[in-house]
Amino acid sequence: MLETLRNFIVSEVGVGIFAVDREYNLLLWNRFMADHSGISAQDALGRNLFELFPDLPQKWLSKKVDSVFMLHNFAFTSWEQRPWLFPFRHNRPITGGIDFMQQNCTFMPVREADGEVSAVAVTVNDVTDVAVYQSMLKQAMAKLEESSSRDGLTGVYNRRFTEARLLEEIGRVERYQADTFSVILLDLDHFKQINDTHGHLGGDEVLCEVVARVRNVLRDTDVFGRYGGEEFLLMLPQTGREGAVAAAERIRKSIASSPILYNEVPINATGSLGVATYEVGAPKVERVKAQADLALYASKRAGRNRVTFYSAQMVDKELGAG
Ligand SMILES: Nc1nc2c(ncn2[C@@H]2O[C@H](COP(=O)(O)OP(=O)(O)OP(=O)(O)O)[C@@H](O)[C@H]2O)c(=O)[nH]1
Repeated sequence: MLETLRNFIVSEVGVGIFAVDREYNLLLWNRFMADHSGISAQDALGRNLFELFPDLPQKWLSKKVDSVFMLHNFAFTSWEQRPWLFPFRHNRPITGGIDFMQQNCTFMPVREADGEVSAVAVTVNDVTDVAVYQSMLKQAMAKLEESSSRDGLTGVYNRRFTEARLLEEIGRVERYQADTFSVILLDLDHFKQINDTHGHLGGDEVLCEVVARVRNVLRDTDVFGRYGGEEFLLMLPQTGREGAVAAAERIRKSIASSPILYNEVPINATGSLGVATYEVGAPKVERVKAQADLALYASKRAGRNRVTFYSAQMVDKELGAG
């Protein structure tokens, strides 16, 4: 009765179970293993495991099994270290790129009455669901992280992320004492008037279209963030004065190039820009942003829709005027 019960459990349990002797000849091969491998117990028993499955990772597997024979201890393997031992197909419809059944394995010493280990029994647990959920969770976390660094309306980076990138770049330049970078501040002109004339939704449409146009003229490595309502900050790595002014001119022109249509009504938008280049060893980290701010202010005062590069004289002039 006990023997029947034992055979029944080994056969019906939803887990793979097999056992090998010291020569890796199969002593046990349950129905789960037969169903998933396509090799019946009749064909498997007595055969050498590595001859039957030449693709098994022999070196790795024999190290595990040998240690169980030698130390009389249990051993475990997790799908996170090695996704599977046997390349069994699984039957889940959605797995996000997981092709084979993910497996956790337990290696158990089979002891004789005299305490000697005569065989090693291995269970193969299907943990594909766990692996699928974990991969879905990872993807969701990555998305969440990405969205928390983006501005909801325009999709460019938000202020927090832009500032963090700015500090990171300052750290990089200071560490290597090498190349520099530039900052462009862009502020749309008379935006209040655009809102007043075309409504808040019209203003939003202008912001989104401006972002699309600016994106078109940027390099992939440039960081583009929304700094405030209608103010944007661009950080251009490895770019000195000349390159940054040229980029700012391209941005200015792309905004003013043609009216933006909102409900088929043309809206003329322009932007003022201030540019500053970071100097290695600048006493204060926020200085480059403050310099770009002064240059932007100069652009506004000079009539808007223009680009100004920071100069030291501005400190007295613009602050005095403000
Ligand atoms: N539609 C829209 N308007 C916004 C948003 N954020 C800020 N604003 C508006 O932008 C306007 C900015 O106005 P001001 O700071 O006076 O500047 P301005 O009218 O652009 O004038 P200048 O900068 O001097 O050319 C305000 O009316 C804000 O309400 C937004 O997300 N959507």
